[in-house]
Amino acid sequence: MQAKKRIGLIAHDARKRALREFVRAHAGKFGGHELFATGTTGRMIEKETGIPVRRFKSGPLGGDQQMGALIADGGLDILIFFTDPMTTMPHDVDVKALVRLCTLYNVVLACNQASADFVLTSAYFDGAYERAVPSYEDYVNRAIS
Ligand SMILES: O=C(CO)COP(=O)(O)O
Repeated sequence: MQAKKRIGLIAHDARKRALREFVRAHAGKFGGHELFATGTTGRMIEKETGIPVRRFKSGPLGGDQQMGALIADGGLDILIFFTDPMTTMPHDVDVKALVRLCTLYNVVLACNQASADFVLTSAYFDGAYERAVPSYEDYVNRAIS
């Protein structure tokens, strides 16, 4: 049985069309899960799928940090973040911080379409595999052992 997942969706402007097409192609798979997104991306996803999305502020206005706070609180399982590798962002530090928190909390992170395809067709997405969530002590103990 498929467990309900908490999924974050974000795309930089140059990658929004790619995310919209990805979500359109997999709309059936997102239903029944809990969706979170930064402001502009969230509006686009809701319009595309009709699935309700919990929307944070727009990325450059703090939305990436709000998504990061959700991760730090243990509230996200998967982040699909179509990043733009060709443009300098005013909120680059926020983007980096968000990716860092995904790494730290072992959140499944897909930054492009191929990875996102893998995630949606994975045993994890289907509920047959559980993601380990490391604690701070895990990192501290690893550092000193
Ligand atoms: O800038 C973003 C992520 O870094 C995305 O923000 P929007 O979804 O508001 O466009």
